[in-house]
Amino acid sequence: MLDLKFIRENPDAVREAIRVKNVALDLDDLLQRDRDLVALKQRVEAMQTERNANAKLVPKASPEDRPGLIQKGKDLSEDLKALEPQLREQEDALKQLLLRVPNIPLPGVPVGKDEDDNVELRREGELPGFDFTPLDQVEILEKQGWADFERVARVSGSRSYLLKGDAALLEMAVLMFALDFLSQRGFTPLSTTALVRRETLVNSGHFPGDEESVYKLEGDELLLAGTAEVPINSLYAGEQLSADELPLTFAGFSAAFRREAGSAGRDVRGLIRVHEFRKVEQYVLCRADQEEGLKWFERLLSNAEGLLQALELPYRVIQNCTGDMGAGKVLMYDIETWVPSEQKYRETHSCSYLGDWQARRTGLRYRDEHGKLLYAHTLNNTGIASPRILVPLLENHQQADGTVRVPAALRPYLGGREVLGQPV
Ligand SMILES: Nc1ncnc2c1ncn2[C@@H]1O[C@H](COS(=O)(=O)NC(=O)[C@@H](N)CO)[C@@H](O)[C@H]1O
Repeated sequence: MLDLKFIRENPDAVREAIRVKNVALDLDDLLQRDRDLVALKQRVEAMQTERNANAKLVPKASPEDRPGLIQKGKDLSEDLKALEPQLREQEDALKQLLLRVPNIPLPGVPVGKDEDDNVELRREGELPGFDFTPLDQVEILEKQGWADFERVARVSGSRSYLLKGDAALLEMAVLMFALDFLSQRGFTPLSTTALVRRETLVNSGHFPGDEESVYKLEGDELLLAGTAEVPINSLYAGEQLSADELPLTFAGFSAAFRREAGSAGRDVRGLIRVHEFRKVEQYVLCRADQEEGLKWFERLLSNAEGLLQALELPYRVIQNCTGDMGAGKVLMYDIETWVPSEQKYRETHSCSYLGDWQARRTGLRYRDEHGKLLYAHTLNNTGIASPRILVPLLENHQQADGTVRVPAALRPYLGGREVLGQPV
């Protein structure tokens, strides 16, 4: 959400953001509703002033003037009361539109329509060469008896997964490693919810707009968040923090649920795109200072790169174009990790800087050193999302005998073992 004053004073910048982010929003309609609401508020204030001035005359009025003044006061109060529903309706309508106004991308963000217009920034890590025919993620899992897609589909439907034996331990190991890695870098580990109230999804910016991606629980006021970013972002909603409490940095573990409504036919096999998964999320709430925000953006990115390097996985960093960065971001990079069976890099991390756009809609404010109340800046990035990360992990580290080599960083989480599985 942008400051209404900013929108009024910079309509062209906002119109350009709407255009390059392909947001369905009529800014002229929003500005007209704003003007109408200002006029209505001025009318209400004038009537209140008149009613208050009139009320002051009553006690001093002569007996013959008093009834007329009292009646006038009653008429004014009734007229004011009659305007209240219209005032509320116009305020709500404008608020709903303001929630849809996109953030302004930073200068230099590539303008584009969708992910095809994203820009590769750099590649890290050598692609694996195999002196045997490598298996894909599902083949590896089934060969080792590490999954049971058929049975879990009977229990939980499509896009579900069940890991068995060492693969189950591998998922817990990689998530625990991520929590350790980030808490060693000063991020407070959290184990948090996925069950959230609707307003937390408005606060984070997922609503309005992403409704079809989110599971709603029939008859309950709760929904299932697709990322721990949602509950974490609302933990301090409405509070006034002090500057010396910032930055808040969290590494939040949670289950994550996504309907994947728009993904029909994509990644239907295996672990890449499932309805329920687990993620360790990086989240930062810092001062309203772009230099500091950009520093945190780099930190969140390098944390994720550090995790991938420790897992000995080749990856590339891409910059999202305006059409693929979502409404709230000013800057966004994805990290895509190499998947040998697809001979492609696949997205495993998404790093975003949102300025004060998310904090404004969440009511995240802090008092700066001069006592001024400011909306904070927020950022987030994936730490590790499983089971998707297991796809590159299993495929890149598979061995000719069907076993999987354990990267040194994970061995402490797997009883020191260097290899998982049995030669087959
Ligand atoms: N349906 C899914 N199945 C498995 N993993 C998923 C799914 N959707 C997203 N992920 C994983 O979660 C990561 C983050 O998802 S994201 O929507 O891109 N970004 C966020 O959720 C941000 N909060 C940063 O984590 C993705 O990069 C991917 O690794």
